[in-house]
Amino acid sequence: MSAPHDHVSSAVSSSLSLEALTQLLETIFLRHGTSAEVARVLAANCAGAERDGAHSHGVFRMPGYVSTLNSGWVNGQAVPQVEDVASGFVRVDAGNGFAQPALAAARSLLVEKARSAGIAVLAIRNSHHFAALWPDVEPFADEGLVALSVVNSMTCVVPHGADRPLFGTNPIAFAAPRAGAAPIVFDLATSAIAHGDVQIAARKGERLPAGMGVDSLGQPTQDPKAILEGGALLPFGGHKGSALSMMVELLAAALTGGNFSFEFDWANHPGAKTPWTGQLLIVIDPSKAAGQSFAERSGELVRQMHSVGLKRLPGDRRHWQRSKSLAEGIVLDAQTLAQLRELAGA
Ligand SMILES: NC(=O)C1=CN([C@@H]2O[C@H](COP(=O)(O)OP(=O)(O)OC[C@H]3O[C@@H](n4cnc5c(N)ncnc54)[C@H](OP(=O)(O)O)[C@@H]3O)[C@@H](O)[C@H]2O)C=CC1
Ligand SMILES: O=C(O)C1=NCCCC1
Repeated sequence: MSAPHDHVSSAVSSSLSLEALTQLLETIFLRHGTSAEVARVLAANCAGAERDGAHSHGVFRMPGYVSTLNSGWVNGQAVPQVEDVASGFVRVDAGNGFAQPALAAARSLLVEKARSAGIAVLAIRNSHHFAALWPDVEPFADEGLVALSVVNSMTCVVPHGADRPLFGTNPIAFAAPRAGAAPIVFDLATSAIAHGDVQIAARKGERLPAGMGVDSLGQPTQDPKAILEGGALLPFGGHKGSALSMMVELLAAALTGGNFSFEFDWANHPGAKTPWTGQLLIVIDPSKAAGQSFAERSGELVRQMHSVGLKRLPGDRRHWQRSKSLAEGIVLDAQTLAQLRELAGA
């Protein structure tokens, strides 16, 4: 396979190297008022999502980042305040900035605490998370640590048994090291479908599978526009997903000092799209556990899963797409690339 390259491969799509896409996104963030550090962290995050085929949280989100920054809703220049509060607890006030720079600022202290105490918690508040969650946990597993993260979002999910939306789409991401292979990583919204995927389906004029959401009258619908315009999403798995979503609200908001999904109001900031909430990370050093190496044990679990017929592990699709993107470049359609260049002022 040839090396990544930047060229227009056809009239309708272009192929960019990861570096070129990251640079383009960084230019956009800087042009719309973020600090250099915020631009660096968010561009790497968003380009990484696109590289891995996580389209609902890749470059699709750039117009939303820009309109949010332009609305004054979020502080693109925020400097996170890291507080060392206990042997296993770090708090960060993100200062109404994005959550990823807050995590980056606290990361080394969090790892140091997890390695000395065996477990450490990072509680980020006053923050905006507009991205996929796996980039926040996967790097810990690359370093041999187990990581779990939750973040709440904006009200658009009806709790199981209720009549109206209250919860966010509230994702949970988990990463664990595995001997001789990529870490085990999953990242899932606790709603039946991510809000971003509903927006993408609406844009493409596609119907959704049954059971994802309701219209403004609370009736089941497969029309994404009916969900977006006055309707709502449902939790995945009925009462079980609903309970997990409730847990995310408690851990990401009540435990961090952040807003619940229903507690903020961006109505006075036209163009604002990002939820102003909280995020919790739990990092565990598995070398402190008893018995055989954790990474060997996780490898054994996956071997056994394959032995009973499993073909696809969570993360396999992302890794397949990552390899392809790194070898062949990240493919963007002409309209998307033109839009990004316009946002960059290029
Ligand atoms: N910032 C925020 O507030 C929010 C962000 N999000 C983000 O939206 C993204 C999409 O979420 P969601 O739509 O729930 O994700 P998906 O349902 O697409 O995937 C969830 C997980 O299941 C895995 N998976 C999917 N299909 C299979 C399969 N057939 N067999 C085995 N594993 C499978 C995926 O792995 P793989 O990736 O390899 O396909 C992934 O780890 C997430 O990154 C999430 O963090 C969602 C809500 C709010
Ligand atoms: O796709 C989603 O659901 C969300 N993504 C970013 C933040 C708001 C919810």
